[in-house]
Amino acid sequence: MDKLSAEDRKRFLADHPNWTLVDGRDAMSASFRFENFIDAFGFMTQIALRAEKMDHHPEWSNVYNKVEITLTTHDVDGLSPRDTELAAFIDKLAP
Ligand SMILES: C[C@H](O)[C@H](O)[C@H]1CNC2=NC(N)=NC(=O)C2=N1
Repeated sequence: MDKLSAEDRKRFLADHPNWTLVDGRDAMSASFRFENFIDAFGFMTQIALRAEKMDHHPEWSNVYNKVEITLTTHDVDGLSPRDTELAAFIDKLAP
């Protein structure tokens, strides 16, 4: 697994405005807001199943209707193509 190339990360971020780079580490994060907790948790459940299949897991938190997600790849200590793959999947589920 390689780190994401400078070109690929630039393109991904331009095409996926939900995601922004995190200060101080090579990671990206996004915040999603739902009508209620059940919708937020359903979103998380779909992501959890996909993450487990990919063996690639998000850092995340949930407070009622809000879900905050940070993606990075521990194995490369930074962003990799797995992060953009999972982020693109997450965006398709997003409200
Ligand atoms: C042992 C296991 O395969 C690894 O720790 C996997 C699990 N999930 C992971 N998730 C993320 N985000 N990065 C990893 O490098 C990673 N590695």
